[in-house]
Parts: sequence; structure tokens; C-alpha cells
Amino acid sequence: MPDVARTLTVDLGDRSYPILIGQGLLGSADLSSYVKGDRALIVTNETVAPLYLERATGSFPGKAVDSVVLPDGERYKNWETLNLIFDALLEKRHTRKTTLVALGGGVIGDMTGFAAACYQRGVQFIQIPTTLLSQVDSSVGGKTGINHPLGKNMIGAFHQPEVVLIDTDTQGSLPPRELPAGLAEVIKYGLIREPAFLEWLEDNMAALRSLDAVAMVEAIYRSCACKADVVAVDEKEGGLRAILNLGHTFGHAIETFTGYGTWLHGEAVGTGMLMAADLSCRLGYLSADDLERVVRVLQSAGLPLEPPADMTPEDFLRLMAVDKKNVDGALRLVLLESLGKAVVTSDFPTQKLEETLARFCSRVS
Ligand SMILES: NC(=O)c1ccc[n+]([C@@H]2O[C@H](COP(=O)([O-])OP(=O)(O)OC[C@H]3O[C@@H](n4cnc5c(N)ncnc54)[C@H](O)[C@@H]3O)[C@@H](O)[C@H]2O)c1
Ligand SMILES: O=C(O)C(=O)C[C@@H](O)[C@H](O)[C@H](O)COP(=O)(O)O
Ligand SMILES: [Zn+2]
Repeated sequence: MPDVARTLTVDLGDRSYPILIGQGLLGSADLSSYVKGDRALIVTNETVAPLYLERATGSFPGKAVDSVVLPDGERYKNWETLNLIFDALLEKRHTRKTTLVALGGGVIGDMTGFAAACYQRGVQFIQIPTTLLSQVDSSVGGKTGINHPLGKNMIGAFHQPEVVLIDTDTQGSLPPRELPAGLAEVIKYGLIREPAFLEWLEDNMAALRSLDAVAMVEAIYRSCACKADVVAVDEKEGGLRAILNLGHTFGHAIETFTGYGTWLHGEAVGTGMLMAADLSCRLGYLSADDLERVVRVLQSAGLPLEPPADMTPEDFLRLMAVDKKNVDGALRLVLLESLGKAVVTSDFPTQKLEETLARFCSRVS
């Protein structure tokens, strides 16, 4: 097994935390020093529990570890499921010294983090992400929350974890669509801020899709480093952090339209990034060649390039109107000034957005 372990820090002063990345870390890495009290509650779901719960418990020697197993799926990222975490904490008499441990993908991470932010007005939590998407994005940066039928991630809190443990071996059991979905958020970093990483991804996509260990740790490290840099500058999205939302205004509209069921978050973000790139091209920021590069890299990752066939421009506009980035009723989008440079702006003619929506909703070029 190649020794490809890497560590980096999310620099937030006295709330800084490490991200530990490598193969075979689950169960072998000792995380007990990150549990300040003597108890922890692992929050996971019915898919991940049989695969990794026992091993994860082994990462907390000397601690009393309980667990709660939630139903699996984005459609369960809601109040009812969140309450199951509070039920478990109260039934098992966990105090404010407890530590929650998120073991699973982004849905588990977002809900566990939000439960930790709320329980007894705030307890500690640890992220053990087990999907590529959660390893490169959702486990880092402290955005936590749940969905509302009228909008994605509409209820939540900023709450940072104590440590993030990424064991790349967990990717071996992922269903086929989950890897491309995670790659969408990886590609996002290249597009918004890291042109050299975008080139690296163009050269290494095949290695990533075959789960090559060295390439995978490099991609996760560079993704987490990019996100950590942005979060260190702007933890609560006062400005810069909004660039991490490239493709999400379109993507969240797709997820809400489809009822948080059929489209994966990463798939919706992939299509959303292409729509944002198309608009950037119509506004004269990106060249036709740049846009073609975006198409090719998303295609090479195995991502869908078109929104749901029954989604209309009006559906997009209605759902995008509730985006959290909007100010005074004006739609704010993350666009690409060039490949590797994002801009957050309301300053675009509505007609250009309508052209992009018409192109993607009518399936003509
Ligand atoms: N907080 C943030 O900054 C942030 C960033 C990006 C995405 N998100 C959120 O993350 C969620 C998407 O996360 P996701 O893509 O991880 O989806 P997910 O959590 O639904 O996980 C995908 C599927 O894979 C299963 N799974 C997880 N690990 C597995 C493993 N190792 N082997 C087999 N199956 C496994 C899950 O049970 C689930 O069925 C969305 O709700 C999105 O809004 C949050
Ligand atoms: O961390 C961030 O900031 C992001 O925007 C990362 C996104 O990939 C992620 O999907 C996030 O949950 C979206 O946040 P939201 O504020 O648009 O709900
Ligand atoms: Zn996302």
C-alpha cells in the first residue's frame, strides 16, 4: 500500500482543526484526544452503519461510544430526521460535554453538524466523511443544516468540527454515481480559483475514476486546501466564500424541483456549473474554447450535462429566486471571469440568463 497520508489545517484561530487524509485510517487513527468528555454519539445511516460503524468505533479507544442509525437519503435531510438525533442524545442522557461524530456522506455530515450546533446550545462534533463529495467539500468549513420543501439548506448554522478524518478506502464501496458526483465539487475548485489544478484534473481524470490511491489523495488534499484557504478568509460567507457556490444556484433549483430524490447534489452542481459557464460565455467572459473545456472535463468525470427534461426556464427562475446569495430581490450568481477565476455578481442582463435557460431547457445549442 503506498504511503500517501497527508494532513492540513483549517486556520480559524482557536477553532482551527486538522484534516487527516489517507488510506486505512478508519479504526486505526486514534481520535480520542478530540473527544473532550468521555462520551460520543456516532450518527450514521442504514447504508453506512453495516459497512463502517464498528471500525469507526475503534477510532475512539477509552471513550463510551453510542450510535444512532438514520434513514438514508437526501429526502431525509429534514426536521423529522434531525429530531431522531436529539431523541437519541436525550434518551441516552448525553450532556453538553458529549461529542457527535458524523459517519457518512454530506447528508449525515450536514445534519450531525446542525444537531451539534443546537444540542444544549452547542456541543463538539467530528467529521468522518465516507463519500468523495463529503471528503472534498461538505466535511470542511462548518456549513451545517437541513432542507426545506421550498429550498435547499434553508435552515442551518455555521459550526466547525474538531477534526476531519478522511479514509479514502471508504470510496471502494460507493455506488457508481457517487464518484462523478464528488468529482463535480473537485472540478469546482479548479474552475473558481485553481487553474493549475484544473489542468491537473484534465490529465488525471482517468486515474481518479479508477480510484488510484496517489491521485485520489492528491485531489482530496488540493480540494480541501482550496476550501480551507477560502473559509479561513471568510468563514461566514460575507464575501469571498460565495465562490464555493459556483453552479449551486442552478443546481439547488434542480434538486428542489426534483424533490431531493432523483438527482444527486454533485450531479446537479455539475450541470449547474455548465449553465454558469454558458452564461459567462454569453457575457463575453469565457471564450467558446473555454466553454468547450468545461464541457469536456465534466463529461470526462461522467456527469450529466443537461437539467431534467421537464424543467422549464420559469421553474429555474422561480426556484433560483429563493437562493441565499440574493440581495434585495436581485439574483446573484457565481460566474467565471476566466477559467480559474470566479466572480459573484448581479450585474448581468436578464436577457442573457434567459438565453442560457432557453438553451438548456429546450436542448438546442
Ligand atoms: N456543508 C457543506 O459545505 C456541503 C458541501 C457540499 C454538499 N453538501 C451537502 O452534502 C449532501 C451530499 O452529500 P453526498 O454526496 O455525500 O450524499 P449522501 O450523504 O446522500 O451520500 C450518498 C450516498 O452514499 C451512501 N454512502 C456514503 N458513504 C458510503 C460508502 N463509503 N459506501 C457506500 N455507500 C456510502 C449514502 O448512504 C448515500 O446513499 C447534500 O445534502 C449537499 O447539500 C454540503
Ligand atoms: O461551503 C460552502 O460555502 C459551499 O457553498 C459549498 C457547497 O458545495 C455546498 O453545497 C453548500 O452546502 C452550499 O451552501 P448554501 O449556502 O448554498 O446552501
Ligand atoms: Zn455543493
